[in-house]
Amino acid sequence: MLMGLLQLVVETVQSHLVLFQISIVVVLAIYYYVLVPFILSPLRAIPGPYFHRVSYIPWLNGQRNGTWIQKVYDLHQQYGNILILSPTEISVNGHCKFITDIYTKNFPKSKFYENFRNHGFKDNIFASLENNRHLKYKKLIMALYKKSAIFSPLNNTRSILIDASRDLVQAVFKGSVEGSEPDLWNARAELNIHGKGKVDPNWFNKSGWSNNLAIDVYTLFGALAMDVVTRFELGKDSGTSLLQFTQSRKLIAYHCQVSSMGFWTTLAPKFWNWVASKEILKAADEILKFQLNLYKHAELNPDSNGKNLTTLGTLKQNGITGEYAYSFLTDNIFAGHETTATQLTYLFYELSRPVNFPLQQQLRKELAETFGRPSSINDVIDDLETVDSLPYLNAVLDENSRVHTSIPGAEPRVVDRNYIVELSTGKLVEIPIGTTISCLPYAIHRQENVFPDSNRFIPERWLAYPEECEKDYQARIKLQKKYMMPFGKGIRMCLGMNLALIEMKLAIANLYWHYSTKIDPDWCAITKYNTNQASAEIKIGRAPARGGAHHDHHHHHHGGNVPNTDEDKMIMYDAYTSRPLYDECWLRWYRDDYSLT
Ligand code: HEM
Repeated sequence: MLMGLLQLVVETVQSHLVLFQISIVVVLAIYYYVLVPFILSPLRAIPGPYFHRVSYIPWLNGQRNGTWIQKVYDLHQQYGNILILSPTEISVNGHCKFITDIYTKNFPKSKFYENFRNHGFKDNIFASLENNRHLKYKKLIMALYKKSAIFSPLNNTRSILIDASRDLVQAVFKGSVEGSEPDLWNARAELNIHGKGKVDPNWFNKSGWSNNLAIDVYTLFGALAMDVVTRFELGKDSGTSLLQFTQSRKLIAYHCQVSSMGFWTTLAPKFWNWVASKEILKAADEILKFQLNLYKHAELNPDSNGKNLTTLGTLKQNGITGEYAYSFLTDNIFAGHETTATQLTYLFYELSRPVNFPLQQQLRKELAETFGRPSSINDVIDDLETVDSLPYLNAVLDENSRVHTSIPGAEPRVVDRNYIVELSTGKLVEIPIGTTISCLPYAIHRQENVFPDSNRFIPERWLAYPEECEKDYQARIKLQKKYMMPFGKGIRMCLGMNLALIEMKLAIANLYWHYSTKIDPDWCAITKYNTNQASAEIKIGRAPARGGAHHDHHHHHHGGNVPNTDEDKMIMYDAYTSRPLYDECWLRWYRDDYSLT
């Protein structure tokens, strides 16, 4: 009987094979494209576009082509605080309680971070996913990065920072003010496929100046950050001296090349080697050689950081040695130099825009009033405590980290406990364990009811308004800080924050104490505004399409339609870690204020 039935089924299927196959496809299609998204998925009530529910393609593609942050930001405006990104991922923004829930209460990191492992996929503090493993790592090294340790007169970090500031002032003097060592190598853009030198090899100093030449500050600040972080991690004499030896800044250009692979590194590592160009493979190889040389030198010349050990010393003392230690160091070098360079580049760029000259003057005034005038080019500001607490400098820094945050992209975590969100309709939805969830710093920093005119660079929003009483001011700042996550939030927040902050403040203080800055008119057309400052915002994304030119970030060719204003050039690249879209920013430096008129 049963056999008979089975036989009947087999015969029927055989005689209607095509029909049968079609039915299977239709049933599966109905299941995946109708039943799951509308009835079965626990995320079915989360607002968002249909395709996000049924496919990972919009999510992957948006990140690959550098449009995802803007897209997610726009979709939040349309759909509200809670948004579906992919069949297993949601994005939450619009209220600071999400930062508390996800980051302060420590949902574990998603697999995205696993690919930040180094040296044969060895784990490190940034890449570790599980909370308990991470905590173990953090306990080993966190004391080295505390503000009290960074500022301690018993450690070498102070002198590392002051030496680097001196080198920075000198590098600008020689490269720009005096013009004795022009930044020709960067001008040729040998290693920067997006650089102006690629299309126009003779662009540099077309106006024929002999002083106040342009310098690519993105590389300059990359060099500063590399010198500081390597000396901090390995010991004073085992770090780099890129600021002193301009030709060695090639290393920064190699890092930029590899950075352009961010999408493949984090989301599609299996394809990395296949996608990477010959140049990028060479860059990765050069970086690895550089790192191993650096670590070898440090191993042969063990050093302390004064009262504390170095990071390398501390790791070794705790049994994390060889490649296991190098994975931590490489991660910190990576985490610490590009982010810092991006912050400083945008800060100096913003203050160099004609529309912001008054802000630059205000900052220079604060510095002159606090420290007097430099007696010579060798004079440096070395009072860390005073620099740390300058009100206007801090306002500029905070505003820059809000608008031009180095990590504007989602910081994905995984729901590991009962978590309920409330939609704008009032409906409560339980998010299943295992769902990926994140805030988008780019959006949090643009919360319009907390930061009015949120796209604009307005340092004054961090100071008391003329009519504002102290109590209102304090309350407002407290709220604004709740909506800031330039260094992340919670226990996975940036380990190097205190180092990065004082390093940036010293660089800003010393440079604007000595110099004023302007955008180089040979590099781009400089946008000027009269009264309509509202249009002075810098976008995130890809280069604006001009006349049908092809502008995929990774492959675009600079044809006749090259974007040419400073605002085009300084678009923030839309990715987890941002940077200037063309990997360069050319500023001219002056020892007086006359340029700012
Ligand atoms: C302006 C400079 C910097 C910015 C804006 C920055 C930003 C960040 C952010 C946003 C995170 C959290 C990322 C996430 O959760 O997805 C982070 C984590 C981290 N950063 Fe930074 N960073 C900077 C400089 C540095 C420096 C100088 C170092 C090292 C010396 C460093 C080391 C780390 C490490 C180790 C983590 C992971 C911490 C953990 O998982 O416990 N960063 N940083």
